[in-house]
Amino acid sequence: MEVGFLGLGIMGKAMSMNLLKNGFKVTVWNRTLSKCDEVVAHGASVGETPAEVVKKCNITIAILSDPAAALSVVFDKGGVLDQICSGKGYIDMSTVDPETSCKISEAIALKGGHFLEAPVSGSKQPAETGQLVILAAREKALYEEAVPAFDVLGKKYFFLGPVGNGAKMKLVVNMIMGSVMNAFSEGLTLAERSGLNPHSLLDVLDLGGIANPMFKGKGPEMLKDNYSPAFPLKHQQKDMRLALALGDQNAVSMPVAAAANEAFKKARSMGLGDLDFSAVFETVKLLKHSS
Ligand SMILES: NC(=O)C1=CN([C@@H]2O[C@H](COP(=O)(O)OP(=O)(O)OC[C@H]3O[C@@H](n4cnc5c(N)ncnc54)[C@H](OP(=O)(O)O)[C@@H]3O)[C@@H](O)[C@H]2O)C=CC1
Ligand SMILES: O=CCCC(=O)O
Repeated sequence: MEVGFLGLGIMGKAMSMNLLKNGFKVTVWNRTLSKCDEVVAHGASVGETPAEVVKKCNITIAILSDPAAALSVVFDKGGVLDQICSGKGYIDMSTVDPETSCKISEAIALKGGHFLEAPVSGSKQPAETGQLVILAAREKALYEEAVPAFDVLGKKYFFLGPVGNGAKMKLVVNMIMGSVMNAFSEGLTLAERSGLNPHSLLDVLDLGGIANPMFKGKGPEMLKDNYSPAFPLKHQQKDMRLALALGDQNAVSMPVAAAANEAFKKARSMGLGDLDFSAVFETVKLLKHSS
């Protein structure tokens, strides 16, 4: 099976490498061309524009930073819309708001093409090992056609119905994750400042009802001030912002998420946006130093 792949950031590079390793023919495009080098060394071809990739492949997958990037790759000159047509499918796995997904879906339908939104849960390592959770919505036929690729990329995939439902599910999940990361950062700081060993806190948490892979994986690294990016903080803040907008639209009061969003904004203002989202821990530690 031949697939196109647009966007070779942390996720896109890992996912396209995984497809190559599993026998797929892959044609890639990335705004910054040099980021294609490693996947090309593993057998990928390169398209000069998103349109060129779509022209060559019946299914094209994209995973791009945010709504502006997702729209630009579809609507700009040389974009997906220039070549999408009947018989061709476009699968956007970026985390965006439902409105962005709807705009892309409508434009592709007007050209006779097929669209699936399919954001993913799971980060760099699950992307490398094909353990993502895929949250798809819109066209069931394209979802079924994409199953061989989803089998490689994910450990589980869901079809959630009408366009927008994939984006909504992803934003709800990441809103919870961002809020939990802030509570975790406060807990680690409180443990340390009140005279406990924060490593002991990690051991205790891991044995109880709120044990989870995020505490287990990120906790020891946070205690070493290691924020090597798996999920960049700027993207987590984007997801909090988009989830809060979804809350506005549905009149859902979310004071915990709003406070978490402020902490991620603060972290961005401290220049931490390109680090892992666990670097929000630094905003709590900053308060410690200023007291
Ligand atoms: N990292 C993670 O753990 C996860 C991320 N996600 C989501 O997946 C998406 C990608 O994340 P990730 O790979 O981490 O992000 P990165 O920041 O590593 O990569 C972003 C990608 O988007 C491209 N891009 C940015 N702006 C534009 C633009 N205007 N036009 C064209 N391309 C553009 C970048 O190109 P260039 O190289 O030229 O900058 C790059 O390929 C985001 O929506 C994120 O929220 C979802 C699950 C997990
Ligand atoms: O959107 C990013 C999700 C990161 C994760 O699930 O660990």
